[in-house]
This record gives sequence, C-alpha cells and structure tokens, in this order.
Amino acid sequence: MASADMFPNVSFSDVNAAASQEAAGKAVFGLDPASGAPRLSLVRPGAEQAFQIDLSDAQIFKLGLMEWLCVSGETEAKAGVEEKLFSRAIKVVLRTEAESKAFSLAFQRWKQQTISGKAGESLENGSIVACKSKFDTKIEASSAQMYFHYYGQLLHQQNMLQDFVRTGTYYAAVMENRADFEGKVVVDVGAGSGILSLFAAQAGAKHVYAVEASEMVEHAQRLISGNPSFGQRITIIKGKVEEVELPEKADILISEPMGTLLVNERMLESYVIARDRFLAPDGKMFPTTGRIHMAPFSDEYLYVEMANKSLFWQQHNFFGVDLTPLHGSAFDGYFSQPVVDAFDPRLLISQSTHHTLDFTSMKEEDLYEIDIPLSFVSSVGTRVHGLACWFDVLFNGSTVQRWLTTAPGSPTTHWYQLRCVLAQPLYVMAGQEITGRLHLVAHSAQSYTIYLTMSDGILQTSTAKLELKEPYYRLSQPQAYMPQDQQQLPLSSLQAQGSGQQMQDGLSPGITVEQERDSAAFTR
Ligand SMILES: C[S@@+](CC[C@H](N)C(=O)[O-])C[C@H]1O[C@@H](n2cnc3c(N)ncnc32)[C@H](O)[C@@H]1O
Repeated sequence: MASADMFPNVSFSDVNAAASQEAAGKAVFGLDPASGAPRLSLVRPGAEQAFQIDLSDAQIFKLGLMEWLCVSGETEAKAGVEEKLFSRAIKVVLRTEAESKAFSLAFQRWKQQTISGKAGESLENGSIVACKSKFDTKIEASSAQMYFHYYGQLLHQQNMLQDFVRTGTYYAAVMENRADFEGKVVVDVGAGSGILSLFAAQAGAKHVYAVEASEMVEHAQRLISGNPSFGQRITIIKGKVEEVELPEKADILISEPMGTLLVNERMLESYVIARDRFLAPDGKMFPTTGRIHMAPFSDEYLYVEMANKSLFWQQHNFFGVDLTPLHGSAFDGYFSQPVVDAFDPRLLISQSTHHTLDFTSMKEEDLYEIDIPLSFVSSVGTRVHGLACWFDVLFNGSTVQRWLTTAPGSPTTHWYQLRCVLAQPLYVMAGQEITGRLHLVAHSAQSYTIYLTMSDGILQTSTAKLELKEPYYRLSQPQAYMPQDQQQLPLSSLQAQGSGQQMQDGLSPGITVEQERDSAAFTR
C-alpha cells in the first residue's frame, strides 16, 4: 500500500556523486526521533539507510512526469556573507503519475511541519501560516515518546486484549449492532494491534482505516495479513489522528480511548479531534458517551496503610540521622497519589453521582478542565476518607445499547477503580450532607492534576491535590471487606507504631501486602 507517508517502490540516485548509481528502495516521510524535525528517508531493501533529507531546509523540483529532484540546502557564512550551498541533490523516480503527485503532496505537507510556532504568530519576516499538529502543541515530546513506546510493545496490547470484560464488551457491542457496520466506512482511532478494526470487518464493514501512531502498526499489519478474509478490507495508517489524511469520510468511529478515571492519557481529546476530522455528519461513535461516577467512601485500613508509609521518616536515629524533618513532605507525597485498586462497594457511604461526557457533541477544549460539583448524603455515621471514582461508557448502537462499566462490585477490568484519599478525613453523621468539588486540570504530560475539596458543610473542610499520572497501584488479592464498626485501626494505633524497631518490615498488622503493578513508564 502506498500511503502519503511511505512509497515502497521508488528508485533514487545522488546527483552530486561523481559515479552516481541508481538504487531501488522505499521513500519514507517521518519525524526525526531525536530532533522531531520532518525528514525524508530513502531506504534500500534490508532497511539500509541510503539518504536522509532534512525537510526543514529542502526543496523539490519536477524533472519529469514521475521524476523529482530533492535538494537540501545548507547556509554557510563566508567572509561575513551568508551563502547558500546546496549540499545534496537526490533524484527520486516514482512508478506511476498518481504516486508521483502523492509524493510531491507528501513532501509539502511534511515540510510544513517544520514551522513550530502557533498559527497566526508573527515573525520578523512574516507570519506563520502552518503550525505543529494539535497533539504536538499540547503534549510534551518526552511524554509522547514514552507513551507511544509503551503502546508499541505487544505485551501492553496483550494486557488490554486479555481484559475480557473490556474486549468482550467491545466485541458484543459491534456484533450486536451489525447494522451500524455492514457496508460502512469505519475509522479505528488508535488501532493498536488492530483488534477493533478486525471486529468491525467481521461485522461487515466495507472498509476500515486503522490509524495508529506507535510502532505497533508493524504487528497490526501482520495480524491483519494473517486474517485475510477480513484484512483485505482494512488499511493501516501510521500516524496521529491529528495529522494523517484519509481519502474518505467515515460512517462510524470505533476507539478505545479510555484511561484511568476515563480521562487519563488525554486520548479522549484525540477521539474528539478524529470525530471532527473524519466523521461524516450524523456518523456514529463507538463508544458514544462516557460517565465519571463518584461517591464518598470510608476505609480505615486504606487510610492507615497510606499514613504508615511515611512513618519511616519519623525515625530519630536512622544510622545516626534524624529523618523527621522530611516526615511532613513524605506524608503529603503519599496522599498526593490516587489509589488504584478494586474495592468492595460496601465501603461507599452514599449514592454515587456522575458527570457525563458526550463524545458526539463535546468540544475538545471541554476536556482541558473538568469541574464537577459534589453533593452527597451520608447513609451512616463514620469517618469519610475520600472520594471513590470509576467510569462507564455507552455503545449507543442502532440495535442494542451496551455499557462497559468499571464499577466496584462489577467484574474487574484492568482500569480497576480510583480513590482520592484525604490526608484529613471528615467525620459525618448519618443523614448529613457532604458537599465539595472535583476539579481536573489537564497537563502536557498526557494526564491531569486532581483538586478535591470535601466538606461536611458545617465545620470541616478537607482538600487534596493529587497527580493522576502517578497513582499508587494497590493491587493484590481482592481486599477483604470489614464492616465499618469492626474497622479497628484508629489513627492512635498508628502513632504507637512510630519507632524504628516496629517499622522494620514496613507493615502493620492486618494490612494486606500490596503488589505494585508492573510499573511501566506509562500506565493506563
Ligand atoms: C488503549 S489503546 C487501544 C488499542 C486498540 N484499539 C484496542 O482496543 O486494543 C490506544 C491506542 O491508541 C494509540 N493512540 C493514542 N493516541 C493516538 C493518536 N493521537 N493518534 C494515533 N494513535 C493514537 C496508542 O498508541 C494505542 O495503541
């Protein structure tokens, strides 16, 4: 397949070389992984790199119907005068006129990515007319690199595929709604291994464009080729959905853009951008809407476990060193980590509330800051240790509406649930109102800072600032549920354990040994 980014059958030669030899191979447009600058690579079979052209200072000249001269320039100061030296000129020959035209368009499009300011910004010698893609202007390059590296590995795709609740629900949602796929053009937004594209093709899609930015495309291509009865109707396109061009509009988008707390990874923004770029008016989206659910919880064990972690810093004589000056910071640090685990829903002390995101109508900017007012009525008199959150998404099919839920008490998914724990718990009575605010602010490392306020409306208000990108994965065997009145780990017992001697194994009685989940560079 010849896409705008890769031309598999070209021949090329170095015009400058004394004994120039024509070589056959492929031409690939992409970004230099080190500098991020756009470049054209001409590669011989066996992946031997022949030439690399930096597009930021390159021009293209038409030599014939299918022949182009790519000239990359270098500026050199000679005797104080800037002189343009043409360091290299490569002749590229395409196979067909159509390919030749696509090659020239791709050259211009990739060259435009050189300009990295904001559109409309003025420079000394004019104003910027093109800009970095929406993704690149929002997201730090180092975060994106780590993110796509993570998804480029089969083990992480396998982790998602093996989440049977997730993958099975997608399969059911597609198969039960064949009418939404049969004879339709589908775009798979962030295709990964290509699994959802294969589901759409199984449901009778006319054609599926599988867009994926990571190196996973190579594996996806093999998976699709190995399933030829469906694979023939799937085209894999390497690139970000913010950047690639598709030849036609889609009738339906399918994607799995959900992270922890629904919004982590900021991929929902890419899903909304893909809607605006690729979806025909009245097209469908699978999933269609998402909801963040929230409820206050009481979990003395969890609270004590978290507070215990910082007791290490209460030692006055650690190899002769007083560690206590750092205890406060360590305590704050542990409570800035949202806890990811599967908890017993009986720990919730009120009905949950939810905040809905309608993927079909929301603006991408709506995801930059999400502000949710909280109001609950406690069903028991207890200590409130924080806010528990989970999410669900709806596949609003023409035939069947299907929900994928990550709620506590439902079959566990790889997202588990998320709890924001207050360093200062509140005490409430049965029937008392709990109010507050959950404020999520997106940042350039593809995640959110969480600001939580909870109040009993009279005397006590507790606040927390948490980093969604750095959760505490508290995963072990399912946590045993202990009724509220039997949770006997008051804070006073904590303080009693403060000596170095008692802290040697770092555990307190009754607390489950946690098992940190694979702490990969990027976790969902
Ligand atoms: C959660 S995975 C889902 C993979 C696959 N659709 C599935 O359901 O198993 C999200 C995928 O989207 C890709 N992705 C994320 N943001 C993207 C973007 N802006 N453009 C293209 N691909 C993106 C990631 O590399 C990753 O493979």
